[in-house]
Amino acid sequence: MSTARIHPSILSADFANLERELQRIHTADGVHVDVMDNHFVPNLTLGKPVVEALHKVSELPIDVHLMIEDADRWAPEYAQLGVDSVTFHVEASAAPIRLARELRAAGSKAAMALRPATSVEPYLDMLGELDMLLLMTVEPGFGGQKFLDLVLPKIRRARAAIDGSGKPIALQIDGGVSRDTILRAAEAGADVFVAGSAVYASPEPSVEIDVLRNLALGAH
Ligand SMILES: O=C(CO)[C@H](O)[C@H](O)COP(=O)(O)O
Ligand SMILES: [Fe+2]
Repeated sequence: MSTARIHPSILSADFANLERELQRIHTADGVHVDVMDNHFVPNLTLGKPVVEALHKVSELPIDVHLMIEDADRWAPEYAQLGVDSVTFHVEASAAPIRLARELRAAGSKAAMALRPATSVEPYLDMLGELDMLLLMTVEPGFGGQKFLDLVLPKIRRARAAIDGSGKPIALQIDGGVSRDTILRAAEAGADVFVAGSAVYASPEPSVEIDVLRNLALGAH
C-alpha cells in the first residue's frame, strides 16, 4: 500500500459557513459528508439538498456517508447527484449487492460501511462489488468520540482480503482519527482516513491534513 488519503468530515465544520469551511480543507483528498436521519443513528444532520449544494461549490471529490435506515430506497438518489462515492451501512440494507450495483449504475463509486461490532467475514465474497469498504472506528452518530482499538484486527483481516482479491478497493476508517491514532490504523491496513474533529479543531485545518497524511504514510 502506498497511499494515504485524508477525507475531513464536515460534521465538525461550521454549518452556517460550509463553502468557507470547504476552502479551509483545500489540501484534502476528498470531503466526507455525514448524512444522519435520527433513526439509524440518534442524530440528524443534512440531506440531499445540502449535498447537492456542496457538490456545486466543492473542488474536492465528495464522499457521502449515509447513516440512514432503508438505504436501498434512498442511497441511489444520492448517487444520481454526481458525487464521487456513496457509502451505505450494511446494517441498513436488505440487498447490499443489488444496492452496490445500483450505485455504480447511477455513476458513483459504491461503498459499504460496517459498524464496529459488525463482522466483515460475511461480506468478503462481495468485495468485488465495492470500490470502498468503510470500517467504523466509533459507533456512528457523533463526531469527537474515542477511536476503538478493538476494530484494528478487523482492519487487518479486511486488508488481507482486499489484497487477496487483487482489486483496487479502498479501505476507509472513520471515527476518532487523530495524530495519536492514525499510525496504528494505517499499519493495520487502512488507506483512506476520515477525520472530523482533529481537522476542524485545528487553527490551520489544511496544515493538519498534511500532518495526518504524513503520519499515515510513515506506516509504509
Ligand atoms: O461518521 C461519523 C460519525 O458517525 C463521522 O464521520 C466521524 O465521527 C468523524 O468525526 P471524528 O473524526 O470527530 O470522530
Ligand atoms: Fe462518517
